Amino acid sequence: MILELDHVGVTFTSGPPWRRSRVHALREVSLSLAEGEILGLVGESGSGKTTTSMVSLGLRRPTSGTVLFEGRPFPKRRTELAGRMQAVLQHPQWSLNPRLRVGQSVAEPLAVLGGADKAEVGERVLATLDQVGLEASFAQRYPHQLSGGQRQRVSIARALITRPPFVVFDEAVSALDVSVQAQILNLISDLRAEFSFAALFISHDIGAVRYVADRVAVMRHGEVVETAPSAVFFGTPEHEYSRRLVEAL
Ligand SMILES: Nc1ncnc2c1ncn2[C@@H]1O[C@H](COP(=O)(O)OP(=O)(O)OP(=O)(O)O)[C@@H](O)[C@H]1O
Repeated sequence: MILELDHVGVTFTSGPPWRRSRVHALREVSLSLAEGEILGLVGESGSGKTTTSMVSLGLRRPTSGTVLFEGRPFPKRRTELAGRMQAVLQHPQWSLNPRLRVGQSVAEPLAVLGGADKAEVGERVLATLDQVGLEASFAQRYPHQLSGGQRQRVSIARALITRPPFVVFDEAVSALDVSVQAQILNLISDLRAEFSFAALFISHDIGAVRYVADRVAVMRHGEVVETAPSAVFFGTPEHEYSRRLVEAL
C-alpha cells in the first residue's frame, strides 16, 4: 500500500478557553490506496475532503488514528519525502510563482531533490512539458501569459517531474471550463497509464471522479460513508447518500 489511513480523526479547536468550539473535521476515517491506484474522494463542501488530503500529505497531524505512507509513519524531516508526493490544486496560481518562468517552476521540485546538473534539468523540464502537451517555448513564458488549462498543465508537469508514486489532485479541474476539464481529465488518465502513480482525486463533481477513479470513497460530515470500486459504485451505490449523488449525475 502506498497510503493507509487507519481510524483517523482531526479535530479543530478555536476560540478562547471560555468559549472553545470544536469541529470534528474527520472522524474515524480509514482509507487505503494501492500503488498506481486512483481513489476518487467525493462529498459536499465541508465534508472533510481537503482535511483528508492534508493528512495524507503529512501536512496536518491527525488528532487520533494513524497514517502510513509507503508502510511507514511520516519522517520527522520532510525533506526525506522530497519528490515522493506532490499536489495539484484547484488554482494553479497557488503552486506557481507568478515571477518565475514556467520552466523554472517546473524544474523546482527536481532542484529540491538535487543530483541533476543544469543540462539534465533543462532536458527533463522540456520532456515533462511535452508529456503534458506543452511545446518547448512554454518554458520561457510566465503564468499570466497562459490560459487556465495551460496553467493547470504546468502544475501537473511540476507535480510529475520527480515521478512521485503519490499525487493529490484537490479540485484540480473545478475552476476550468467544461471542455478544458475533459482535456485535463484525459491528460491525468493518460499520465497515470504512463507513469502509474497512485492518486487521491478529490472533487465535489462526481462526474469527474467517474472519469478517472478506480475506486470511490464518499465523505459526509467528516466520515467515509461508502468505499467501492467505480464500476460497482456507479452501478449500484449502497449508501442512501451515495445513491442520491449518483442519481444526480
Ligand atoms: N483550519 C481549520 N480550522 C477550523 N476548522 C476547519 C479548518 N479547516 C477545515 N475546517 C472545518 O473542517 C470541516 C472539513 O473541512 P474540509 O475543508 O476538509 O472540507 P472539504 O470537504 O474539503 O470542503 P470544501 O470542498 O469546501 O473544501 C469543515 O467543517 C471546515 O469548516
